[in-house]
Amino acid sequence: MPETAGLSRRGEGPVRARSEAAPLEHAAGLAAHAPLAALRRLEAGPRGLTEAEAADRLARYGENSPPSWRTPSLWRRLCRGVRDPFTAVLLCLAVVSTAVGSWGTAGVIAALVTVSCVLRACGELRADRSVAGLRALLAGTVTVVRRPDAGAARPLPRELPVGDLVPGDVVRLGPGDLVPADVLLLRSTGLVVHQAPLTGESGPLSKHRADAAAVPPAGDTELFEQPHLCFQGSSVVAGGGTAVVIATGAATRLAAGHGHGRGRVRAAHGAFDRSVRGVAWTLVRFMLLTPPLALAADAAVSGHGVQILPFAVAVAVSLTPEMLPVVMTAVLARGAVSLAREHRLIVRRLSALPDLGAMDVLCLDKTGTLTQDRPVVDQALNADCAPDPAVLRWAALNALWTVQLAENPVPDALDEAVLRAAAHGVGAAADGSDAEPGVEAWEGVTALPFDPARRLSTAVVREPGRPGVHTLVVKGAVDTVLERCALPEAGREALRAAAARYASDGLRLLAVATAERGHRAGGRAMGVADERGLTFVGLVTLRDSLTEEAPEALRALSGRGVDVKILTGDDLGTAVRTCRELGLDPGDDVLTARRLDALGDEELAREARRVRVFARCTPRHKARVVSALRADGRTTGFLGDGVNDLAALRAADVALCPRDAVAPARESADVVLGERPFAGLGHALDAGRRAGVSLTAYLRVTLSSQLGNALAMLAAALLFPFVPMLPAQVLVQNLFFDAAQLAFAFDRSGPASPRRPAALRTGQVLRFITAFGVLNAVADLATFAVLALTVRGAADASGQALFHAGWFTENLLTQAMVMALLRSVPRFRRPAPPGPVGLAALLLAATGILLPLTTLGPLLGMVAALTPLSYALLALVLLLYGAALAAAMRRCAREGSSTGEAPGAGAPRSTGEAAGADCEAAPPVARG
Ligand SMILES: Nc1ncnc2c1ncn2[C@@H]1O[C@H](COP(=O)(O)OP(=O)(O)OP(=O)(O)O)[C@@H](O)[C@H]1O
Repeated sequence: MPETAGLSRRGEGPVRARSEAAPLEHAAGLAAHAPLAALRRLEAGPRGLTEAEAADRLARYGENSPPSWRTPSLWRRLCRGVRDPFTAVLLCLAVVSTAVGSWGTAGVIAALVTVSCVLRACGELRADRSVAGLRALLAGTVTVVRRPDAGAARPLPRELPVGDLVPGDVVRLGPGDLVPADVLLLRSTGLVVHQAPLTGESGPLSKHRADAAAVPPAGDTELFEQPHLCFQGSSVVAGGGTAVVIATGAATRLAAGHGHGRGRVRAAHGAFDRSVRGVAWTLVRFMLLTPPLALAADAAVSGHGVQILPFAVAVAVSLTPEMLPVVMTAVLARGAVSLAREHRLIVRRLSALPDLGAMDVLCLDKTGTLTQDRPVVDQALNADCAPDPAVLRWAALNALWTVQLAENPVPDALDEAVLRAAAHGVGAAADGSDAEPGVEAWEGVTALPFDPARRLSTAVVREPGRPGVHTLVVKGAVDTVLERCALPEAGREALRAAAARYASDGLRLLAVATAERGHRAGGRAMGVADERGLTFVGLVTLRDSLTEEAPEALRALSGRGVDVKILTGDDLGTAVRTCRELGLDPGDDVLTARRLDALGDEELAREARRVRVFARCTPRHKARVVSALRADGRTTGFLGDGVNDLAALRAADVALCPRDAVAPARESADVVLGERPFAGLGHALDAGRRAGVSLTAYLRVTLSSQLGNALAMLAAALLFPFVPMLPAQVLVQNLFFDAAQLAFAFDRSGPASPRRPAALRTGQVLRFITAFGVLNAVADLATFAVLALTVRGAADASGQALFHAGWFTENLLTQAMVMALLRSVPRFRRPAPPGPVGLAALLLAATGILLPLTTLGPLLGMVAALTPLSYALLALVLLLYGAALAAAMRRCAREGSSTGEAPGAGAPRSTGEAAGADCEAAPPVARG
């Protein structure tokens, strides 16, 4: 295990952590300390470590790699496989078999479990390896303050790979940063963080330094609530801070297993995972009930006694889709590997692929996703809408000081555009970090940095020669700024209307307002409460071009059954205009934050179905819309790149972001698209749909066939004076069927990418497998009838051996037929090429016919000496079953095409919404 870096006990300096749990005590201990005391205990200082000290600590404590970068060992993966519900049930059945002395059954079960766990772990390992190379592209950096040597007077802030951080390092945090380690704040300005990956809570939290010793926290919850501590995995939503690192690598709270957020919860509960689990648990219940029910029914009807138990256990085992995790992992890993190799896309959660395939609505944020986020100032207009350079100067004054007073001074795109325009004239494109000289002469006092939840930023400045007067310069979204201005209602309305006109031209808007305040008694800093009674100064309008590929890509998405919605913090008019420029109909209604707030969850779900554009959204509103769509039964994706998208990314079924998104967005995403996100999106959608259809086909084939067999065997056990198959025969034929199922994992011929979303829904799958399972059971019972005629009810050993051989053959033949036919349901009118599944079905059929004829037959208690008439009758049963199967599938395909659903795949979940996997016949998706 790598050494872990934790905090020292009192006066000892940093020490090696002895275990992963130890750092908790240390971090918790430090929570009680004010910054200086904490720095002393860390043998660090506010000016940072020297490079030599840092190198020494890196050697002692190891790399600060976040847990999401570490790949679990093969051993850990194997153990994880055992936690699968089917594996657990199999192990229970192995225990029962051992208890009744059925060693063969127990041995076969143990072999099945081992093979399944090993194959699954290998599949995961393969997918991880292919993504590992790309992970370096996502590796973030952090701003660290270090000194070249102890004598250096000035510390040098510099960018460092996150992995090189050590305890005692002083780091600077700014908006859009991922907190790189567990840190204690030394200073902060308007710092707001998102701790969802640790606590699961989606609300932002305000953090600031502790001025005095804090109360020691009693437990984890209190630790996370400490205002002066930030934890690895959290993200900075607004403001900034300077902090000292108190724990790195495996010593952080995240690594210690306290992440309850998205990574874990979503990994287990993606839409596809949920459906598979739903099916799995229904089967598990059925399997667990099989042995006791068989015993009870047998006692009531036939009276075989306890010797029926090994048979019942074998039937329960045969019901288990042991290879489900293996096939799932292999299919998903193959999709992820090809996306990584061919398109350099990173699938961070494997089961997100079928979720992507099922996605029927994609929400996108506007800025940076649909537009380039390279705004250029168009005009600066005063309250009379006349051009006025003074407006731009005030805006630049705000931008300059909110950036300069930030702990990590990085301007956002709008601030950059304003500063550039002020320095070089409106609309100029040259690099202009220097604002106009008049602006520079003002002195910054304090600043409230931009916060997407408040949608404004404030700088408090002092004019040269007026030391007693503080001027608040507020800049932000038009409605938010106007609400804070002292204006008659009519004046406010007139300004809103003027702003709406500019916005409807597709311009982005910043409103600017000011207020003069006297010097505060006691030096109390100005805050949010002072942003009232402002004087409106004017508007700055900006242009931002569309991303080149966006219109074409969105058209393609619509054509492929994905409804597109735009969720933006920007103004209503700007959003509608952008929507039109993208070639999408914005509809006749736009929901704004104000209207969203007035709607209850159910009303919002209804409105979200109808409306395409959602404007003036804060991060919370975006997340609410995504949740409402999900609650309405839609499989919802969200593509966003900024800190204002984090909550929505977490709320979505599938979270997508471009590679240049802020680090927390990349950390929250299930799929990280390439530099050209829209090109990547098409490929990811293809891969997702293919994976969804392959897995649905696999489930259909396996489960219906196994259920049918189990029902028939149980019925026959009750009807006949002898068991229809010996336990060993049941297990051997199950082994062959499982081996044949593995072909689905290698089925590269796979389906062509369906033209409609392909969702898997528990109810649909269960109905499908029940219907086809019963059909299969009827065919099996017909086989029994033929075989009973053949042996003429002879219950002697030779008659039974004949019966067993006949049924063994027939059973594998019907299973092979199911494999070949049911696999191609989605492309029913265009039969799929045979591929590995067709080949496996052929081999299975050949095994069924030949095995009883070989020496293995008698060894397993079978004698293949059926009369030609019996063979002819069995062939007839088989033919009739094939015809019935084909007719049932034809009917399914017809129903699928009339409802837009593929057999066994998802039904549309809301009126007019198609969500089927049938690529031929689904109707178009209703547009909002
Ligand atoms: N640095 C800033 N200072 C002041 N106001 C800003 C700043 N950045 C954005 N705004 C204002 O706040 C509004 C909301 O910004 P936010 O960043 O939440 O969304 P957005 O970038 O406009 O759109 P999207 O949600 O599509 O990314 C903007 O339309 C703008 O008016």
